[in-house]
Amino acid sequence: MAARGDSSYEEALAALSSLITKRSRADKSNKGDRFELVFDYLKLLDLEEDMLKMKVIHVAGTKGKGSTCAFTESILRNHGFRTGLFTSPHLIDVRERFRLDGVDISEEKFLSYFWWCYNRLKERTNEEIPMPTYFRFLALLAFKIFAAEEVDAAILEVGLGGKFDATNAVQKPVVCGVSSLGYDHMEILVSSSSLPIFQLGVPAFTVPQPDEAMRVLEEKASELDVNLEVMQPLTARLLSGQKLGLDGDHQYVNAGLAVSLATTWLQKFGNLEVPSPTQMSILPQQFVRGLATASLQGRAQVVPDQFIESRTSGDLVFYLDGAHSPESMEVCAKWFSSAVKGDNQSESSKHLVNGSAGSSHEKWSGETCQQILLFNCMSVRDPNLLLPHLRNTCANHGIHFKKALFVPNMSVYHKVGTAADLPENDPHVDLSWQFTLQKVWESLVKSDKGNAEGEEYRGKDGESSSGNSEVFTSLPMAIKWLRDSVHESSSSTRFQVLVTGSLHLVGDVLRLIRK
Ligand SMILES: Nc1ncnc2c1ncn2[C@@H]1O[C@H](COP(=O)(O)OP(=O)(O)OP(=O)(O)O)[C@@H](O)[C@H]1O
Ligand SMILES: [Mg+2]
Ligand SMILES: [Mg+2]
Repeated sequence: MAARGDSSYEEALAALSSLITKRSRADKSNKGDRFELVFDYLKLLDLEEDMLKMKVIHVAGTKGKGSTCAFTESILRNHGFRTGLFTSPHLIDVRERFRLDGVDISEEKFLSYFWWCYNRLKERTNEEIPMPTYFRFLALLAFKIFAAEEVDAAILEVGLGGKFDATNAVQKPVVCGVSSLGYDHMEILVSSSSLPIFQLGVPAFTVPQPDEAMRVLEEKASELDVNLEVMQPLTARLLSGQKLGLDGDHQYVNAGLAVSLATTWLQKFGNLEVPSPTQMSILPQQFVRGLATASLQGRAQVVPDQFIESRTSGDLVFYLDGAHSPESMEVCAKWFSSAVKGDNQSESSKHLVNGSAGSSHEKWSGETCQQILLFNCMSVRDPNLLLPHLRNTCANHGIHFKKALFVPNMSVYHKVGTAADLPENDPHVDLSWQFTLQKVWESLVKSDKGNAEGEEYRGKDGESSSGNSEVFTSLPMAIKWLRDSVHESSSSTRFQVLVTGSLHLVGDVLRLIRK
């Protein structure tokens, strides 16, 4: 490998960030956007041969790509194979996107591969072949890392999607997966950006899809002679009682897809007999272990505030999920509802002196737990879809938010930060979007009040609308408000905060609440 630049991690991130701003300039001439350039870059990086040898599992879709990849990686690793995993986006540190044997790449390795690629491209690019865009650079870096580290299997999540996604530089993956197709941020079902790039003769698996989506998939598959199979969600029985490493009912869908992807890979390269998933009554032990230990930050993650000074830990608990589409809002709401109920039940049993779980549970879940929503989403999303989905699904499961907090995101899209960076606080921040979100929320509260038979909201009529929601100028202010509220509340109140709407928001919250 080339000599390592004597640069700090921050310098590498600054160089990486420069590719983000480059992108908009390149867009104007459109030169930097041609897909064929990816092959030029591979040549410049001497990666052509390595790419042909790489044993890739390629995963596209609208929802559940990252989770499917994480399960697949974990299964193969638990069979003793060396793995490389490339996912997006990252929450806190860009190194999360590159895992080797299940662990984020070390800073040292990251730096050495980063500068190797970056400097080489800087030297060899020109007017005709400009520096790659940010997303392409990350994919190229993943190829370099996985080739140099000689992983047995490379599991790649499609990033931007569509034909022009840099991961399509892999021309002959071993197998291709299509996770749930849903509405993208333009609220289009089956947008070209979530479709997989089927490759001639490469087997593909998908999950049960809405009719329209399945029709498009089957059409695409038959055009390319691709054998497309639909995998049913895993069942608890197949897992022989173990829980999946990622929480939420929808993960059984992703795990089912992961089992078929891993099986196909293992049947080809594993030198072992692996039965087809449909023939198994219980999954082999390595599969179960892989599925039970898979992890991915910011998806159905529960983190108690680690900075709060309080009587008992667990007075302020964050439930984080980066859902940002209508369907994922719904699965997120279901997960949150059952997670808080489960947590309150197990907490209440801890507080029991002599049995009688029923009455104690009532006390905890009814009076002393408050659910609060902490929300932001990008302005391309439609809050009139997201917020009602979230609120109604929770309400149907008996969870009613006491208050909703709306905040701007802190991390900025044009700068790649580190865990050590606290995102910037902009005093001139424009909050008009957050007020729009608040208005949507308030109108939901109002229409509920109109419909409610009284019981639920009786006695609150005098409250000003701001009692149900609040806009904060920054995330730290919102977190401070939550901590203060815990201190001011009666000693047995637990605050359970659902953080959702944006993975960036989830990442920002994690930076502020974890030591
Ligand atoms: N099968 C599914 N069906 C519906 N929603 C899902 C499914 N799997 C995951 N989700 C939701 O989508 C969120 C993101 O999950 P994941 O990271 O696995 O998907 P992704 O396709 O990689 O998303 P992104 O577009 O953010 O890269 C989860 O937090 C969850 O709320
Ligand atoms: Mg997406
Ligand atoms: Mg993802």
